[in-house]
Amino acid sequence: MSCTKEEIVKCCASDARDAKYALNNNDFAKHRFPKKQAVDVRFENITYTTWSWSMTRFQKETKRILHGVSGLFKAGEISVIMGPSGAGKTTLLNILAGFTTRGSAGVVKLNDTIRDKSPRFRKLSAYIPQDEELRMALTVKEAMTFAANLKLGYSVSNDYKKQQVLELLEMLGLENSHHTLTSRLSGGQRKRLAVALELLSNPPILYLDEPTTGLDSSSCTQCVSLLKRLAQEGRTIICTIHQPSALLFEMFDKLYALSAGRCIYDGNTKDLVPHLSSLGLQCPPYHNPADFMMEVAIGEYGTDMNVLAEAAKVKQFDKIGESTKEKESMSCSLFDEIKPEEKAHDKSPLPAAVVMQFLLLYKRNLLTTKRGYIYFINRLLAHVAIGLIFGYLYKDVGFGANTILANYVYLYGSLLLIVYTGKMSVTISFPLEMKILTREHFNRWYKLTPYLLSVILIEIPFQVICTWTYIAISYWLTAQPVDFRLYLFILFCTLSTLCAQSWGYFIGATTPIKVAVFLGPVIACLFSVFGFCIRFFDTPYFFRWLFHVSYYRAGFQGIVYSIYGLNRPELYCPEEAIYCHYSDPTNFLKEMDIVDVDLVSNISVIVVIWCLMNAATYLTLWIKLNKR
Ligand SMILES: Nc1ncnc2c1ncn2[C@@H]1O[C@H](COP(=O)(O)OP(=O)(O)OP(=O)(O)O)[C@@H](O)[C@H]1O
Repeated sequence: MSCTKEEIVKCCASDARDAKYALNNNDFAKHRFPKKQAVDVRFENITYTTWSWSMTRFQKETKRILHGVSGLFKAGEISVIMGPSGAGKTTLLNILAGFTTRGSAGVVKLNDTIRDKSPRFRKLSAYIPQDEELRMALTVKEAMTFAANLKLGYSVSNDYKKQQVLELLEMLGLENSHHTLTSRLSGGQRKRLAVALELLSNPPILYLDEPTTGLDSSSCTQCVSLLKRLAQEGRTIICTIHQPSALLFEMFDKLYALSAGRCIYDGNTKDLVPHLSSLGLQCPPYHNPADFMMEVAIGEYGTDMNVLAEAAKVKQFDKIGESTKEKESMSCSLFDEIKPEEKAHDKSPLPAAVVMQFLLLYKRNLLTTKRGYIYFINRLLAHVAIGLIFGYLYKDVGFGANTILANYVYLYGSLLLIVYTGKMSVTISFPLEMKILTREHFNRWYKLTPYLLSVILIEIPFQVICTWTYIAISYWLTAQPVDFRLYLFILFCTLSTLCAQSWGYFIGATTPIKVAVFLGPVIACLFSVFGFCIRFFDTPYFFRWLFHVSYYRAGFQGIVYSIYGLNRPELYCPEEAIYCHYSDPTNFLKEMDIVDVDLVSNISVIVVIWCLMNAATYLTLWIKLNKR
């Protein structure tokens, strides 16, 4: 389905300014996506119920949000879901998009094929949430290029992808913003970029939640003009809008109005006023029909919503006859009977392979980290500063028998520091990323495994550099032995900080940000107690299991044993000291109950916990992304 430039301008530009925009933006007419099948979205008897636990009544309470709504959104049209705040617009859109599944019932059909959870249906649509989050540290062109490589993969040439990116940016009026950071784009430009990113895979259906919210009237008109043009190419565009201006309202083909979870109008926008008039609701002259509908929906005219809902049902019922006739002549069902000529055109590019997804995501993270290098420098400087402070506080305590307790505290403090920094530097990364991850994953940019690997692996070198910098400064200042013990010290510190990182990811993935930032330190503190100045047999029975699962204990005992065990020769006892009880460091290790430490099993404990925590993080994210 295509239209001439004049038709587009006539359809889209309702005032001179938009006509100019549309005319100037003649690249739209130039740009042609590979033809995709037209997909109608039909939904029947959709309900949505939420439940919560009432603490006062001490029972489960359910709340019905959508009361069995039905309708049809056709390909080639731009349809809008409207209604007062809380009417259920976003809920309905989310259910249609497949974004919400839990709590909903009813049937959604795409060209009469019942949609299930199969990925083949996900390919057919893209969902753009209201507060679409973008990667702020990337420029517009970088964001588009990464998305193109992820979504179009390597089954198409780089030239084709480059051309798609350039043409889309031109089409969406972002041709002058190629090198602008996303964080510096205006609200309208961000919305257009969000649409451009999803258009790369050329989905036949676009769901947009309040695409005009937060935009000025000019940007609103541009945004809806764009959507209208996309619809005219044969796509199904479904969006929710709060309260459009009369100008904007005219641009929509179809209105689906909701009030308190029930449909009160389903039809062409131009038929709204006559329909309401037939029910005795006269829209005042020069009044915006959209405003009038909203006033009716919130009960300003005292109308019984049951009457409106019944009238809407009758209207829908009348249309069933028409649509049945249409259905008979309709092109085909979704997957089985695609016309051969459409099939020939429908060479949908395959997304990047999992390994390529990982490499692309890693590269993207690297670029983002490079742009935020100040954060890394601060982190490094903090380790340098604390290394110097600890180093001077515990200067030269490493080789004396009379300073062994001070050194013990230095070793404890050092491990605590790198466990904290390892954990806290990543604890909030998932809470901050969750919205963007959800959108990109839902729109099939990539799989969870390459994403998680790219996040974990990007952080490891940074934390390792910080840890080693701290060790280089403080180990030298505190005069620890410089032999194989140094390597063991580095090994245990590095493994412990990475294990703490995996805990940080897990806490961030499972708990809200406010909880995560205090739970992280609390858990680190709790585990650090086991093994430090407390012996296993002095611990109450019911806490003893914590000794076994504490990676901190495994790391700390590993460090202390590496420094003072493994046949360390007698420690230096200064002349002024009358007696040095710990000249033989084994005495100290016995008192601390750090004897017969099996370093390999300690390393194994840390590595196993690292693996388990990363697996738990994966599982948590998987549940969050797939069980909505
Ligand atoms: N998971 C949930 N738990 C409890 N209530 C919910 C849940 N999801 C939605 N609701 C409730 O359902 C109603 C409809 O929400 P929805 O977000 O769909 O409204 P809306 O029409 O999009 O409103 P707005 O225009 O203000 O965004 C609201 O009262 C909301 O509080």
